[in-house]
Amino acid sequence: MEKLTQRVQAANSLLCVGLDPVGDDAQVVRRLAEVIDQTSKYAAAFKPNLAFFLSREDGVKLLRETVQRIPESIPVILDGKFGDIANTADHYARFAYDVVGADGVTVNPYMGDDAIVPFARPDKLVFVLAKTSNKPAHSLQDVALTRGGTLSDCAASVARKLDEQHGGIGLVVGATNADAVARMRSLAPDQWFLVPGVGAQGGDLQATLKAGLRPDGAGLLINTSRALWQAADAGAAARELAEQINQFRPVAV
Ligand SMILES: O=C(O)c1cc(=O)[nH]c(=O)n1[C@@H]1O[C@H](COP(=O)(O)O)[C@@H](O)[C@H]1O
Repeated sequence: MEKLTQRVQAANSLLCVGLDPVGDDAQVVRRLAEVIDQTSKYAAAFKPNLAFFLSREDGVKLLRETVQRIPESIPVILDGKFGDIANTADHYARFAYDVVGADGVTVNPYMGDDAIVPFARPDKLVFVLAKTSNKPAHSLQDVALTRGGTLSDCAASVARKLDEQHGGIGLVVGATNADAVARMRSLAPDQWFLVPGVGAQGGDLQATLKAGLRPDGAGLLINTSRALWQAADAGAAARELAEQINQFRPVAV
Protein backbone atom coordinates (compact mmCIF):
# COMPACT_ATOMS: atom_id res chain seq x y z
CA MET A 1 0.00 0.00 0.00
CA GLU A 2 2.94 2.31 0.66
CA LYS A 3 4.23 1.96 -2.89
CA LEU A 4 0.72 2.60 -4.23
CA THR A 5 0.17 5.65 -2.04
CA GLN A 6 3.55 7.07 -3.01
CA ARG A 7 2.84 6.53 -6.68
CA VAL A 8 -0.65 8.06 -6.46
CA GLN A 9 0.90 11.16 -4.91
CA ALA A 10 3.86 11.37 -7.27
CA ALA A 11 1.75 10.99 -10.43
CA ASN A 12 -1.27 12.82 -8.94
CA SER A 13 -3.35 10.07 -10.51
CA LEU A 14 -5.84 7.35 -9.64
CA LEU A 15 -5.66 5.79 -13.11
CA CYS A 16 -4.88 2.09 -13.46
CA VAL A 17 -3.76 1.20 -16.97
CA GLY A 18 -5.15 -2.21 -17.88
CA LEU A 19 -3.05 -4.33 -20.21
CA ASP A 20 -5.29 -6.82 -22.06
CA PRO A 21 -3.18 -7.33 -25.19
CA VAL A 22 -4.82 -8.56 -28.40
CA GLY A 23 -3.39 -8.91 -31.90
CA ASP A 24 -0.72 -10.97 -33.65
CA ASP A 25 2.62 -11.58 -31.93
CA ALA A 26 4.57 -8.72 -33.49
CA GLN A 27 1.70 -6.25 -33.04
CA VAL A 28 1.28 -7.20 -29.40
CA VAL A 29 4.94 -6.76 -28.49
CA ARG A 30 5.05 -3.37 -30.22
CA ARG A 31 1.73 -2.16 -28.80
CA LEU A 32 2.52 -3.25 -25.24
CA ALA A 33 5.74 -1.23 -25.35
CA GLU A 34 3.91 1.77 -26.79
CA VAL A 35 1.05 1.70 -24.30
CA ILE A 36 3.41 1.32 -21.33
CA ASP A 37 5.80 4.03 -22.47
CA GLN A 38 3.04 6.49 -23.43
CA THR A 39 0.81 6.02 -20.37
CA SER A 40 3.41 5.55 -17.58
CA LYS A 41 3.47 9.23 -16.71
CA TYR A 42 -0.26 9.15 -15.89
CA ALA A 43 -0.46 5.68 -14.33
CA ALA A 44 -0.97 5.08 -10.63
CA ALA A 45 -0.74 1.36 -11.43
CA PHE A 46 -0.72 -1.15 -14.29
CA LYS A 47 -2.97 -4.20 -14.40
CA PRO A 48 -1.97 -6.92 -16.86
CA ASN A 49 -4.72 -9.51 -17.22
CA LEU A 50 -3.19 -12.99 -17.06
CA ALA A 51 -5.66 -14.57 -19.53
CA PHE A 52 -4.50 -12.36 -22.39
CA PHE A 53 -0.92 -13.54 -21.85
CA LEU A 54 -1.65 -17.24 -21.22
CA SER A 55 -3.54 -17.44 -24.51
CA ARG A 56 -0.20 -16.93 -26.28
CA GLU A 57 2.40 -19.65 -26.61
CA ASP A 58 5.15 -17.60 -24.96
CA GLY A 59 2.74 -15.79 -22.66
CA VAL A 60 4.65 -16.08 -19.40
CA LYS A 61 7.83 -14.79 -21.02
CA LEU A 62 5.88 -11.89 -22.55
CA LEU A 63 4.27 -11.14 -19.19
CA ARG A 64 7.63 -11.04 -17.42
CA GLU A 65 9.08 -8.76 -20.09
CA THR A 66 6.00 -6.55 -19.81
CA VAL A 67 6.40 -6.20 -16.06
CA GLN A 68 10.11 -5.45 -16.48
CA ARG A 69 9.33 -2.62 -18.89
CA ILE A 70 7.06 -0.89 -16.36
CA PRO A 71 9.00 1.68 -14.30
CA GLU A 72 9.89 0.31 -10.86
CA SER A 73 7.99 3.03 -8.98
CA ILE A 74 4.63 2.00 -10.48
CA PRO A 75 2.79 -0.92 -8.83
CA VAL A 76 1.83 -3.83 -11.08
CA ILE A 77 -1.32 -5.78 -10.21
CA LEU A 78 -1.48 -9.16 -11.89
CA ASP A 79 -5.15 -9.78 -12.66
CA GLY A 80 -5.39 -13.56 -12.35
CA LYS A 81 -8.54 -13.76 -10.20
CA PHE A 82 -6.82 -16.58 -8.37
CA GLY A 83 -8.85 -18.69 -5.92
CA ASP A 84 -7.97 -22.14 -4.60
CA ILE A 85 -7.13 -23.95 -1.37
CA ALA A 86 -4.14 -22.58 0.54
CA ASN A 87 -1.64 -25.16 -0.67
CA THR A 88 -2.42 -24.33 -4.30
CA ALA A 89 -2.88 -20.61 -3.67
CA ASP A 90 0.65 -20.54 -2.31
CA HIS A 91 1.92 -21.64 -5.73
CA TYR A 92 -0.18 -19.00 -7.48
CA ALA A 93 1.32 -16.41 -5.13
CA ARG A 94 4.84 -17.58 -5.93
CA PHE A 95 4.01 -17.36 -9.62
CA ALA A 96 2.59 -13.84 -9.38
CA TYR A 97 5.23 -12.37 -7.09
CA ASP A 98 8.38 -14.40 -7.62
CA VAL A 99 8.10 -15.51 -11.26
CA VAL A 100 6.25 -12.55 -12.78
CA GLY A 101 7.45 -9.87 -10.36
CA ALA A 102 4.02 -8.36 -9.67
CA ASP A 103 3.32 -6.11 -6.67
CA GLY A 104 -0.25 -7.30 -6.30
CA VAL A 105 -2.97 -9.64 -7.50
CA THR A 106 -6.70 -10.05 -7.86
CA VAL A 107 -8.22 -12.93 -5.92
CA ASN A 108 -11.57 -14.73 -6.08
CA PRO A 109 -12.81 -15.25 -2.49
CA TYR A 110 -15.37 -17.95 -3.22
CA MET A 111 -13.33 -20.69 -1.53
CA GLY A 112 -12.92 -18.66 1.65
CA ASP A 113 -10.12 -17.09 3.67
CA ASP A 114 -7.50 -19.69 2.78
CA ALA A 115 -7.82 -18.74 -0.92
CA ILE A 116 -6.79 -15.18 0.00
CA VAL A 117 -4.32 -15.37 2.90
CA PRO A 118 -1.40 -16.97 0.95
CA PHE A 119 -1.26 -13.81 -1.20
CA ALA A 120 -0.88 -11.49 1.79
CA ARG A 121 2.74 -10.45 2.16
CA PRO A 122 3.99 -7.30 3.89
CA ASP A 123 4.85 -5.54 0.63
CA LYS A 124 2.03 -6.83 -1.62
CA LEU A 125 -1.48 -5.70 -2.62
CA VAL A 126 -4.36 -8.15 -2.74
CA PHE A 127 -7.64 -7.10 -4.36
CA VAL A 128 -10.55 -9.39 -3.46
CA LEU A 129 -13.47 -9.64 -5.90
CA ALA A 130 -16.44 -8.21 -4.01
CA LYS A 131 -18.88 -6.66 -6.49
CA THR A 132 -17.82 -7.20 -10.08
CA SER A 133 -18.71 -5.10 -13.12
CA ASN A 134 -20.40 -7.78 -15.23
CA LYS A 135 -24.20 -7.75 -15.18
CA PRO A 136 -24.73 -11.51 -14.69
CA ALA A 137 -22.73 -11.32 -11.44
CA HIS A 138 -26.02 -10.62 -9.68
CA SER A 139 -27.00 -14.29 -9.91
CA LEU A 140 -24.40 -15.07 -7.27
CA GLN A 141 -23.22 -11.82 -5.71
CA ASP A 142 -26.67 -10.34 -4.97
CA VAL A 143 -27.97 -13.48 -3.28
CA ALA A 144 -29.37 -12.55 0.14
CA LEU A 145 -27.88 -14.43 3.06
CA THR A 146 -30.03 -15.71 5.91
CA ARG A 147 -27.83 -13.80 8.37
CA GLY A 148 -28.47 -10.57 6.40
CA GLY A 149 -26.67 -8.81 3.55
CA THR A 150 -25.59 -10.33 0.25
CA LEU A 151 -22.71 -12.51 -0.85
CA SER A 152 -20.93 -9.33 -2.05
CA ASP A 153 -21.35 -7.81 1.39
CA CYS A 154 -19.86 -10.96 2.85
CA ALA A 155 -16.85 -10.78 0.50
CA ALA A 156 -16.33 -7.15 1.56
CA SER A 157 -16.42 -8.02 5.24
CA VAL A 158 -14.00 -10.90 4.77
CA ALA A 159 -11.65 -8.54 2.89
CA ARG A 160 -11.94 -5.99 5.70
CA LYS A 161 -11.24 -8.56 8.40
CA LEU A 162 -8.19 -9.88 6.51
CA ASP A 163 -6.93 -6.34 5.94
CA GLU A 164 -7.08 -5.74 9.68
CA GLN A 165 -5.15 -8.96 10.26
CA HIS A 166 -2.60 -8.82 7.46
CA GLY A 167 -2.72 -5.37 5.80
CA GLY A 168 -2.57 -4.75 2.08
CA ILE A 169 -6.03 -6.15 1.25
CA GLY A 170 -8.38 -4.16 -1.02
CA LEU A 171 -11.59 -4.88 -2.92
CA VAL A 172 -12.52 -5.18 -6.59
CA VAL A 173 -15.69 -3.19 -7.20
CA GLY A 174 -17.08 -2.59 -10.69
CA ALA A 175 -17.82 0.90 -11.98
CA THR A 176 -21.06 -0.22 -13.65
CA ASN A 177 -23.24 0.22 -10.55
CA ALA A 178 -22.66 3.36 -8.47
CA ASP A 179 -25.09 2.26 -5.73
CA ALA A 180 -23.03 -0.88 -5.29
CA VAL A 181 -19.84 1.19 -5.08
CA ALA A 182 -21.44 3.27 -2.31
CA ARG A 183 -22.56 0.12 -0.51
CA MET A 184 -19.05 -1.36 -0.67
CA ARG A 185 -17.57 1.93 0.58
CA SER A 186 -19.93 1.86 3.54
CA LEU A 187 -18.70 -1.64 4.40
CA ALA A 188 -15.01 -0.90 3.77
CA PRO A 189 -14.47 2.78 4.54
CA ASP A 190 -10.67 2.80 4.50
CA GLN A 191 -9.61 0.19 1.95
CA TRP A 192 -8.42 0.66 -1.61
CA PHE A 193 -10.83 -0.41 -4.35
CA LEU A 194 -9.71 -1.55 -7.78
CA VAL A 195 -12.50 -0.33 -10.04
CA PRO A 196 -12.81 -1.68 -13.61
CA GLY A 197 -15.75 -0.92 -15.88
CA VAL A 198 -15.24 2.59 -17.22
CA GLY A 199 -14.57 2.81 -20.95
CA ALA A 200 -15.65 -0.26 -22.92
CA GLN A 201 -18.14 -1.43 -20.28
CA GLY A 202 -19.80 2.00 -20.05
CA GLY A 203 -19.46 2.66 -16.29
CA ASP A 204 -20.29 6.19 -15.14
CA LEU A 205 -17.01 7.74 -13.99
CA GLN A 206 -18.46 10.68 -12.10
CA ALA A 207 -21.07 8.61 -10.25
CA THR A 208 -18.44 6.01 -9.37
CA LEU A 209 -16.06 8.60 -7.95
CA LYS A 210 -18.82 10.30 -5.99
CA ALA A 211 -19.88 6.98 -4.52
CA GLY A 212 -16.46 5.54 -3.78
CA LEU A 213 -13.80 8.16 -3.12
CA ARG A 214 -12.64 8.40 0.46
CA PRO A 215 -12.70 11.79 2.17
CA ASP A 216 -8.95 12.09 1.44
CA GLY A 217 -9.71 12.05 -2.30
CA ALA A 218 -8.11 8.62 -2.79
CA GLY A 219 -9.04 4.96 -2.26
CA LEU A 220 -10.10 4.19 -5.84
CA LEU A 221 -7.94 2.88 -8.66
CA ILE A 222 -9.94 3.46 -11.83
CA ASN A 223 -8.99 0.83 -14.40
CA THR A 224 -9.52 0.95 -18.12
CA SER A 225 -8.10 -1.56 -20.59
CA ARG A 226 -9.60 -1.70 -24.12
CA ALA A 227 -10.21 2.06 -24.23
CA LEU A 228 -6.44 2.64 -23.97
CA TRP A 229 -5.30 -0.35 -26.04
CA GLN A 230 -7.51 0.77 -28.93
CA ALA A 231 -6.82 4.51 -28.64
CA ALA A 232 -5.01 6.17 -31.53
CA ASP A 233 -2.88 7.98 -28.93
CA ALA A 234 -2.79 5.97 -25.69
CA GLY A 235 -0.83 8.69 -23.88
CA ALA A 236 -3.39 11.38 -24.68
CA ALA A 237 -6.27 9.08 -23.74
CA ALA A 238 -4.61 8.21 -20.41
CA ARG A 239 -3.89 11.86 -19.64
CA GLU A 240 -7.49 12.81 -20.43
CA LEU A 241 -8.94 10.12 -18.19
CA ALA A 242 -6.52 10.88 -15.35
CA GLU A 243 -7.49 14.56 -15.57
CA GLN A 244 -11.21 13.74 -15.66
CA ILE A 245 -10.77 11.65 -12.52
CA ASN A 246 -8.90 14.47 -10.77
CA GLN A 247 -11.66 16.97 -11.58
CA PHE A 248 -13.98 14.99 -9.33
CA ARG A 249 -11.55 14.48 -6.47
CA PRO A 250 -12.52 16.71 -3.59
CA VAL A 251 -8.98 17.03 -2.26
CA ALA A 252 -5.61 16.40 -3.89
CA VAL A 253 -3.91 13.52 -2.05
O1 LIG B 1 -10.66 -7.93 -11.63
C1 LIG B 1 -10.79 -7.20 -12.63
O2 LIG B 1 -9.89 -6.50 -13.02
C2 LIG B 1 -12.13 -7.09 -13.21
C3 LIG B 1 -13.19 -7.16 -12.35
C4 LIG B 1 -14.47 -6.82 -12.77
O3 LIG B 1 -15.42 -6.78 -12.00
N1 LIG B 1 -14.65 -6.48 -14.07
C5 LIG B 1 -13.62 -6.43 -14.97
O4 LIG B 1 -13.86 -6.06 -16.13
N2 LIG B 1 -12.36 -6.79 -14.57
C6 LIG B 1 -11.23 -6.78 -15.52
O5 LIG B 1 -10.96 -5.42 -15.87
C7 LIG B 1 -10.64 -5.31 -17.27
C8 LIG B 1 -11.70 -4.47 -17.94
O6 LIG B 1 -11.33 -4.19 -19.25
P1 LIG B 1 -12.08 -3.08 -20.17
O7 LIG B 1 -13.53 -3.38 -20.08
O8 LIG B 1 -11.50 -3.31 -21.52
O9 LIG B 1 -11.71 -1.73 -19.60
C9 LIG B 1 -10.54 -6.75 -17.77
O10 LIG B 1 -9.20 -7.16 -17.63
C10 LIG B 1 -11.44 -7.52 -16.84
O11 LIG B 1 -11.05 -8.86 -16.71
